[in-house]
Amino acid sequence: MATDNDDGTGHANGNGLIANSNGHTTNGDSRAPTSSHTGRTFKVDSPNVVYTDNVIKSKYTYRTTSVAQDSNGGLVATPKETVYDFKVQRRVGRVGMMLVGWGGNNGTTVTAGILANRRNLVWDTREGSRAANYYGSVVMASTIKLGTNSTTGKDVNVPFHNLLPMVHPNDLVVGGWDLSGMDLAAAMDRAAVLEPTLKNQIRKEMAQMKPLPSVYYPDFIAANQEDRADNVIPGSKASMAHVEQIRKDIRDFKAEHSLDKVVVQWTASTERYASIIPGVNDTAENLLNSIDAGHEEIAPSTIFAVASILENAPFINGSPQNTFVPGATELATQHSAFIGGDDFKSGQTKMKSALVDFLISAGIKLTSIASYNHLGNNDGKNLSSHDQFRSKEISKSNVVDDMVAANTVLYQEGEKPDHTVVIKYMPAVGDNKRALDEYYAEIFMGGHQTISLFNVCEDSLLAAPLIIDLVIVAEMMTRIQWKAHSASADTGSDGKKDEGYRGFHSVLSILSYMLKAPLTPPGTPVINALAKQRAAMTNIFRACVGLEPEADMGLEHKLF
Ligand SMILES: NC(=O)c1ccc[n+]([C@@H]2O[C@H](COP(=O)([O-])OP(=O)(O)OC[C@H]3O[C@@H](n4cnc5c(N)ncnc54)[C@H](O)[C@@H]3O)[C@@H](O)[C@H]2O)c1
Ligand SMILES: O=P([O-])([O-])O[C@@H]1[C@@H](O)[C@H](O)[C@@H](O)[C@H](O)[C@@H]1O
Repeated sequence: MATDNDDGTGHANGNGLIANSNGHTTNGDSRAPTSSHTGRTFKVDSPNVVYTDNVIKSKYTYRTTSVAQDSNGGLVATPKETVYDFKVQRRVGRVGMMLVGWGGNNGTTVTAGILANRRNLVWDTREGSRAANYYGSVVMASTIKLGTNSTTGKDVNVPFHNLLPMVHPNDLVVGGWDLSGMDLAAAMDRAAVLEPTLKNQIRKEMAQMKPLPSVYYPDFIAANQEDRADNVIPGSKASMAHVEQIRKDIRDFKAEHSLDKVVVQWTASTERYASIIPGVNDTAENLLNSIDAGHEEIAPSTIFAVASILENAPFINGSPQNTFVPGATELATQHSAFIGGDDFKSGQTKMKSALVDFLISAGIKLTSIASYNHLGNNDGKNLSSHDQFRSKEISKSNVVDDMVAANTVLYQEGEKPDHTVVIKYMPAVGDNKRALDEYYAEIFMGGHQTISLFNVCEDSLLAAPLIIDLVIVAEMMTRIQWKAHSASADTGSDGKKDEGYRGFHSVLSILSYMLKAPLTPPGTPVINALAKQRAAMTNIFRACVGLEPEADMGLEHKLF
């Protein structure tokens, strides 16, 4: 059990837990949340929204346009309305975040960042003092337009985090696994991401965090990672033992700290793609049988996904490999468990998904994208191996497909810009990735436009806030249910015995904004345009409190 340090702050116990400032593990119904939510909050005044102590219930009319072809080949657009009932459980509870790859650059950085924010730390740097923040987190550091001021007509914006009752990252209990048994203070030093003046303030807590042993199948990551693997679960691959061990780890973590739920994220090394083989990993049953048989094409990340699904812990894949083989997706659906992925969208690709959207929707014909980057961290070292690079090349290359396909004026069927992705490992630059991009486009009357970008960023300081956003949104989704509106719907009840509500589809495509290669329910479209991804996330949350999507029409400023 976590106990107070001599400096009066909480610290991690042997399982790598972070205690809050009063020495207890994080908030729950028996203790007030340790973190206050910043900025303005709001309440919706509408006959379609009911707040009770336990739930927020809303009736929402979803308006779309159905398009069909008439007998002359013309298109006919018909407005459609579907009415839904949403129910949000207001109690956040005690939330754990378990990271696979916890001892890596991202894992140590996000853990240190949560500690520093919880203690409101300030530290000296060459450029002056710096204070803990959650910059780069769309949930914690961005706002949404709530509406317009009833008297001035000006936009009123509120923190994204206040849109619904979301967990505060300061209250997360963090733990996880790593092939490397190094404690998190030493691993933080190995990562070489954070300033010594910050590291020294959290070193004691970090030193008491030790990753749990993990699943190691050497064939799936670069051979150059072998020297890290000194913290491995024993036993052969041929059994469910590894799945059962990870399931036990999740249960133990949850029970030891009285958690209401745990979200598991893969921020471990990029794996090679697994072959999709009928009879092996194409169905849930075949996948479980193949794991039991120790089939060589079962990846450690899929072992973690299966274990999380069976423990009903949302599992998010922050790396590009195809963890979610069809059998894993089917298993998640069978168990109504949440999964999401793939590959954190931290810098070069995030920029690309915004820039490509801007260029193509501006009618500029992008004809070539060259994306190069080099970096010197362990991720770069692992990616210097071809099979692991190939996984990353795929996730970084598909990000433009939906935007190109949507513009049939510029592009013929199947026509795409040239697109190349290059990643090189240059140890000297460490985590400070250098990304060089060139966008080449055709413009009016045979002209050309060339956009060159040089983007230096610290990879892990961009990825860590995404890990936080993913856990906050995934946890939020465990407390949102929906059903088709029925006139007899009892919107006044306290939400304890409502019939007919169910969760969103197991594949959380709402997470797309944070991910390069968004996983979507089988057969549904993949949206990569960054603005659309953000709008989908914010507007779904708005609907949960009965608010219309933000249309930016501004008619109140045009029609008067
Ligand atoms: N900006 C970013 O940093 C960024 C962006 C997108 C995706 N990613 C992906 O996130 C992952 C982590 O990035 P990083 O910079 O922290 O890399 P890292 O190499 O520093 O950390 C990965 C950690 O995973 C551990 N590991 C490897 N296989 C494991 C297993 N089977 N079980 C448990 N631990 C295992 C390693 O020991 C290492 O400590 C990589 O796959 C990377 O491609 C990172
Ligand atoms: O998110 P992003 O900046 O496009 O992509 C990044 C790559 O450019 C980088 O080489 C890799 O190490 C990171 O894991 C990340 O995937």
